[in-house]
This record gives sequence, structure tokens and C-alpha cells, in this order.
Amino acid sequence: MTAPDADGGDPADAGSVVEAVFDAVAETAPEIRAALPGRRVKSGTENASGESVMAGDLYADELLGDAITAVDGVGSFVSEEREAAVDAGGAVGEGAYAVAIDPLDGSSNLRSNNAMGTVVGVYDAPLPATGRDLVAAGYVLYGPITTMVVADDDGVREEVVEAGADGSVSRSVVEDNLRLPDDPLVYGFGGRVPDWTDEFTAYAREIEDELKLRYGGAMVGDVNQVLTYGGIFAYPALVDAPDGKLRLSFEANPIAYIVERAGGAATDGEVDILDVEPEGVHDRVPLYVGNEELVERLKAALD
Ligand SMILES: O=P(O)(O)OC[C@H]1O[C@](O)(COP(=O)(O)O)[C@@H](O)[C@@H]1O
Ligand SMILES: [Mg+2]
Ligand SMILES: [Mg+2]
Repeated sequence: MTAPDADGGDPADAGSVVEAVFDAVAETAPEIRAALPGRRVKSGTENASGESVMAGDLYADELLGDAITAVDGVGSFVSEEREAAVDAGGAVGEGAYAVAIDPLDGSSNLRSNNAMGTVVGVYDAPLPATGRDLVAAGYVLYGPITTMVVADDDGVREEVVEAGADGSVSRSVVEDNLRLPDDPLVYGFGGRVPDWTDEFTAYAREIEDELKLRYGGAMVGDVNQVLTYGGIFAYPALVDAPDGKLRLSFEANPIAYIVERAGGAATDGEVDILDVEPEGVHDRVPLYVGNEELVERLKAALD
């Protein structure tokens, strides 16, 4: 891959750092998956967003923190579960990269044994930064099969990640040019309907007539359905929470980057998610993402 580096880092390094980061994520994935059965309970702590942290969240965060900070060229590691960035050595933007992760996305699905994931963004600027500073993004989906989707300037690929009996990890590319289907089929919208704005509710009523509801409560799983079948996913602005629920640096930006590289679009309701200027690393943002035509209609409906 050839990732440009607008901030003055060595462009030749971007590809190898990104590759090494996703090698580390893939190596860790089977270990995270295997550890989940015993970690379906609350850890008793809250994270920087004030949310209850599950034992699985903490375990995944520790494992990924160790693996990613050990990658040459990673200068900073930032996690949804940590208040502050971890200095991994190397100046971000001057040849080193900042990696942001949501270690377990959808971890409230642990109790009910539904899909979950890990979200990864590789930025060439210190965080908080906009999504335009991403050089690559990806996610692992712990579904019936463990898959990893990786997007960079070259496009989007999907791999299957498997653990051998001897502990080795094998990967096989199952799709090397993932594109959103032109004819959308599914939608999934988060939040309680009474908490939606009138404008979003009116849009949802239209979409319900056209597409099939698929909502599983883990952004990664729900977005993966949109990437597979076409459609739209949203965690909208709520009447009492105008910034919605999802976090810009760890969730919205990486997902927007992936979906846009796959031919789709992503907005906060007004501007492209990748252009949203963050004030802090744990900022939340409304997210509407999927086929361009559906996202454009959403923007018009909210206008
Ligand atoms: O339970 P709700 O309100 O439907 O929220 C679900 C959303 O919250 C999240 O679980 C938030 O992510 P975390 O589990 O990483 O905090 C998303 O994956 C998902 O889209
Ligand atoms: Mg999440
Ligand atoms: Mg999480």
C-alpha cells in the first residue's frame, strides 16, 4: 500500500507500519476471542466516557495495548478505555503513527452472546485529530467466524482469521476489493425511538418502508451488514444527547474511513464525519453511514 503522509512523515513507512499494526491486531484476535467466556461480567470500573467497563473490555484493551505499542513506528496508543494516550516512543506526524482503538465494540453483547468487534484507526497526527489524518482503519468482527476488514488508500479487504491447534494464527483474504452493493437492503438505527428527533424519526419511517431492519447492538456487526448487503447504519443525535453515543476517534472516524473507501458515505448530519474537528479524544458524534444516496437523503431530512 502507498499511503500519503500530509504531515511530513516518511510516506514509505506508512505501509509497513499499517501492515505491522494489523498483523498485531490479527495475532491478538483469537486470544481475545478465547478469553471472552470467562469475562462476561462488569469489571466494576467506568471508562473516560462514564460507561461501565466489562471484564472483556479490560482484557482486550491490555492485550491490544501491549501488542500495538510494541510495533515499530507506533508513537502513541489511544484507547476508548483509557483516559490518556500511551507514549509508545517516536514523534507522531514525524514518521511515527498514532493508533486509536475501541478494544471491544458492542461489549454489552457479551452477556447475551451476540456479535462484537475491535475497531482500529491509524492516524498520522497526534490525537485529537480529524479523520482526514487516518492513513488506514479496520475492524475485527467476532461473529460465528472471526473476520478482519482493513481499509487503506488502495481500498478495502476482508480476511478470515483462524487459530490453529498449536496457537498459530492463519489469515486468508476472502475479498480484496470490498465495495458497497449498489442496491441497498438493510438498515439499523440505535437509540430509543422516543429519544430520536422528529426529523430523524420521519426519515426512519421512510427507510422502514424500503429496507429490512438489522440491528444487533454492536456497531461493527451492524456496519458489517451494511457493507455486505448495502444500506444505512446510524447512531443518531438524540433529543437529550445531541452528540449521540459513539466516539469520533475510536468508532466514527475509522468506520467512516472504511465505508468511504468502499464507495459509501458518512456524516454527522451536516458534514462528512472525516471533517469533524474534535475538541477531545473522547468526543462523541452522531454517525450516519452507508450508501451515498441514503446518506444524502438523511442530510436533506435533517436540514
Ligand atoms: O445499546 P445501544 O444503545 O443500542 O448502543 C449500541 C451501540 O453502542 C456501542 O455498543 C458502543 O460501543 P462500546 O460497546 O464500545 O461502548 C456500539 O457498538 C453500538 O452501536
Ligand atoms: Mg464501541
Ligand atoms: Mg468498546
